[in-house]
Amino acid sequence: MNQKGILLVNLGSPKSTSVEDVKEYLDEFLMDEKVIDYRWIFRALLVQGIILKTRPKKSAEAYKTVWTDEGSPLIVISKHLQKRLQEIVDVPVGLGMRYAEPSIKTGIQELVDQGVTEITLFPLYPQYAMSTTETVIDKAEEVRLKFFPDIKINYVEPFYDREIYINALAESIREKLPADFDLLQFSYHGVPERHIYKTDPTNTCNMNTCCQKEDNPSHKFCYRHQCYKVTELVCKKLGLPKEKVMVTFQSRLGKDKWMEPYTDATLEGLGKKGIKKLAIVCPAFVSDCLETLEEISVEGKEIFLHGGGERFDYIPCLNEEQSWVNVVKTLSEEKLNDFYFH
Ligand SMILES: C=CC1=C(C)c2cc3[nH]c(cc4nc(cc5[nH]c(cc1n2)c(C)c5CCC(=O)O)C(CCC(=O)O)=C4C)c(C)c3C=C
Ligand SMILES: [Fe+2]
Ligand SMILES: [Fe+2]
Repeated sequence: MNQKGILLVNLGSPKSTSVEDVKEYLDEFLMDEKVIDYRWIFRALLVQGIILKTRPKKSAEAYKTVWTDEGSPLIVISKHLQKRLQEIVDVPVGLGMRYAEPSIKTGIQELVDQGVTEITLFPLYPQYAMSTTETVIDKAEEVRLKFFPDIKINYVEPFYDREIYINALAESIREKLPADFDLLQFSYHGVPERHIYKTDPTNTCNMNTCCQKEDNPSHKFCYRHQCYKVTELVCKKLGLPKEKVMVTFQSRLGKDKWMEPYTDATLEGLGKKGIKKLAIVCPAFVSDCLETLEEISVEGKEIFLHGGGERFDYIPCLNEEQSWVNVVKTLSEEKLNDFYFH
């Protein structure tokens, strides 16, 4: 008899806020060929020769400002989600991170130790990206082949346009959105434009209005489209007019051209354009983390207020809200049932 299980997978955080641990984490993360997609030698020159010389110290300082007694917010929240899901499903639920610990191997082992032979792996990213969804699947397949050749894994697909997810996100925003806001900014994690072209099997996305068009064959692999789609569906649900909404992209790294408009540059200029009361939400992340708690809630707020803004409301990620736990349950169970049809 096959025993099923669910493995939640998130990005991962350093073990601690020490510069050495942050360096080890950034090394694993940025040496991933689906994150910095240069030939090995150029990637190593850039990451190990340049980025790792200075960034670990700066990032360690940033991590210190968000770290909790229980550890990194991203890991703590993911563990809470695992626990909340375990309370409402009747198969074992494990947790793994793409980088650092608990690793995907640790997560699979945790399930195998409970007798699991068929795993539904849930990448905790609403939108598809080479640097997130794809690298999680690659890693899980590598680990499976090497250490667990007898188990089966299937994958929950990106869920950016699923009604249950949109409902949960829209409801969560509705509850926290102040009545008198001037603008609701949707800030998504950016990626280099090159990644979008590279993962478009149809070669039809030109990074212009095509991403916002209703139909384009590239949409299934277009991270940019999927970000705009989430925004469009949430705004429709909330009845928000276009003039009160804006999409931007945050957290860029290096000298490549990343998707625009940039969150920081936009925040700088909003005050002068008459936006005094800003609400901001980050739907590329399902768990609050360094990029939302520090880059947006602290740095982003400072930039906005310095540019003439007056009130800044950060709307938290779905984290461990019950509606979100229910979404994870529903999407996981669809895939668990899929095993019957193979
Ligand atoms: C939500 C989706 C994410 C995409 C897409 C993504 C792409 C991407 N990220 C980097 C570089 C860094 N990201 C860092 C942190 C970070 N990134 C995501 C998510 C996505 N990244 C999360 C959830 C986090 C937070 C992790 C945490 O511990 O809280 C960092 C590390 C922090 C820092 O030094 O700023 C880097 C570096 C690239 C290059 C990239 C696409 C190519
Ligand atoms: Fe596109
Ligand atoms: Fe990132």
